[in-house]
Amino acid sequence: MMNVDMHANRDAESVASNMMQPNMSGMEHMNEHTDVLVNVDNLCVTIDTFRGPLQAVRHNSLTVRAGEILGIVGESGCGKSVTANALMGLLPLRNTVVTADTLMVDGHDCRNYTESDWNTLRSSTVAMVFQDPMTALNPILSIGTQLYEVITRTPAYGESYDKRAIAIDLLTKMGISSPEKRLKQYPHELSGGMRQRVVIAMALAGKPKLILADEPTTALDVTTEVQILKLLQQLAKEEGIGVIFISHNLRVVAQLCDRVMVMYAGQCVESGSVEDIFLKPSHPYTQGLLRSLPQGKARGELVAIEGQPPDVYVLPTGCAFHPRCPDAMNICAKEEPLMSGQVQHVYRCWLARKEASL
Ligand SMILES: Nc1ncnc2c1ncn2[C@@H]1O[C@H](COP(=O)(O)OP(=O)(O)OP(=O)(O)O)[C@@H](O)[C@H]1O
Repeated sequence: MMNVDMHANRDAESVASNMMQPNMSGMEHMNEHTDVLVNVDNLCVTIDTFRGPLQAVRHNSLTVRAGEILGIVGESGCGKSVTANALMGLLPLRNTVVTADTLMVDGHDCRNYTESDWNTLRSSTVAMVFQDPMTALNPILSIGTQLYEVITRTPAYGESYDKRAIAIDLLTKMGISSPEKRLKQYPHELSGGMRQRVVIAMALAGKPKLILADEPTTALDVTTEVQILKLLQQLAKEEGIGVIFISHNLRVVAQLCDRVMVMYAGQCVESGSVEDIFLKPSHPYTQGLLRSLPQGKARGELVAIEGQPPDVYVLPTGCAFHPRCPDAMNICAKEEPLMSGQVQHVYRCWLARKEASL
């Protein structure tokens, strides 16, 4: 794992050597597994709330390939979870409208999917790991019973299989000691880190192609967090599983992810490889996020982004970030910018056009 020492792009050169290590390994495994698992274009999610319609996600596009870890970052309420949940069919259909020009998951066109279609897709393709492992585990069933349940309903194991051997193998793979003993234990008998490993083992028991990990290490101590992150990285690299990793923690994202999507007020404002985002951030919001991180050795001044994220019900005109943007120009308050940049590194900012015309 690398030591992340990041400030905005001005310090890019000095941190480059620290940043490159994991990203290069990521690129290697991306070449081995190049199947696109998720392909989403122009995703919009509107939630009908008591205050009226809320545009939780606005015109987002993303792809996730097999073996790739995509990080989604941004301040609280910017739409990270709603974006990911829309790809898994986890949003309540009764008060949510999801539209997209493309919504492909594992080769299936999921636009107009019913609850039952989503259930089928989730059970065969997708697994979820959330912040609190207790929400995924049944407190009154032993670990073994819960693992066997997933194994039994996974068709990929075929007709005859030894569910106990598979469960022990999964727990061992997750670095859980004495797996035979763990099978008989209940969730409350395990530590938080151990429970999260069991949740990941259960996720893997369903042989998923894609894992959605929403703040999976937030509740864990730093040492356990590092172990769980290594585990996720290993699963992506060795098993070719695609991972969508949602986090507030930019350091963790820098260490773990191959590509990063930065969200603000329901929109992707910048997306690129982890090197692009951390070494060459182009959107003033991404630059602000990086400047607000404590520096390692240099211990420079921390600069918080001024102001608060906007009220999602009353978004500012033009670029939603313009009231907080140190580089805002007249046009930023008037018109919403489109995405600019190279295919692999894009950002939504009027500065791009200004730079292009210089
Ligand atoms: N079921 C819901 N009903 C009403 N509003 C919702 C619902 N789910 C999400 N929202 C709203 O949609 C917006 C995006 O929420 P989302 O959970 O995706 O944010 P987030 O970036 O994941 O935040 P956090 O980092 O705090 O988890 C927020 O304004 C949130 O309040």
